[in-house]
Amino acid sequence: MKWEDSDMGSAIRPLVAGNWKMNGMRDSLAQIKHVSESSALAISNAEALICVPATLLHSAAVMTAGTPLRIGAQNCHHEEDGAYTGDISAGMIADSLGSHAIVGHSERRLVYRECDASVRSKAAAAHKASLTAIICIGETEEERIGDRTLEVLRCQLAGSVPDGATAANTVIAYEPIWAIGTGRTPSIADIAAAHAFIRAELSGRFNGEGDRMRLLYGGSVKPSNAAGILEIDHVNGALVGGASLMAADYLAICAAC
Ligand SMILES: O=C[C@H](O)COP(=O)(O)O
Repeated sequence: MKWEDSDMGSAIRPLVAGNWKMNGMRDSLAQIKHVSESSALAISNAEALICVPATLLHSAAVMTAGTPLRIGAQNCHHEEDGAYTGDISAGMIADSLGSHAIVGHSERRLVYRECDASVRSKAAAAHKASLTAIICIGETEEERIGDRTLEVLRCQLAGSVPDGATAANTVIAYEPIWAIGTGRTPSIADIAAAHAFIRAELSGRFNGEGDRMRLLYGGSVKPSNAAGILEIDHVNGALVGGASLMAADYLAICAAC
């Protein structure tokens, strides 16, 4: 089955979102071009997205216009404009032809002390600018060991997802923090339990929209484990860090959908 972009139907079209983090110079645009023109992408059932550094956003979006690859940003400010040195607004991302903005990534939560309220206002700003917000949640290793994973996820969902969230404008990415960049992943059963819990929370709050919201798994996804993760119930794609930096690996993960 091949999905059209607009087809959310009964099945949820998977999304493979690459997050380049603070990696990529102008010469990396050649890699974006290669991915966007790949026949592997053309026949994949996944919607493909790469969230590049802000410096590459417009060039990458122009270069990939009309291809199956979408280009997104990794953060946005909650205000539309103002005296916020170094920040970019959701409107600026849309103006640069970006389609998505990641908000609340654990690196922003931990390094820049972003709280749920801040993430929620960033997601609302993304929605206002007609972007899709990819809202990240996930527990630390300490919280997991303390059997607090579901409690943490419940709090982050309640605090970070704005009331205007719909299946079209919001994606939730579950990323256990201890699995990011470590090569370690939760068991299939643990991913399944977390995603089933997230789905139930979203369905309880947003009804049908929550039933259809995409839930991505993130944390050490690579070609060798992608197929097993992507077939878990309520896993509707992946948020991929390190492996998205290599075109062949990213395309292999898309092909696993
Ligand atoms: O945004 C992506 C995640 O932080 C996962 O990164 P990773 O695939 O390098 O573990």
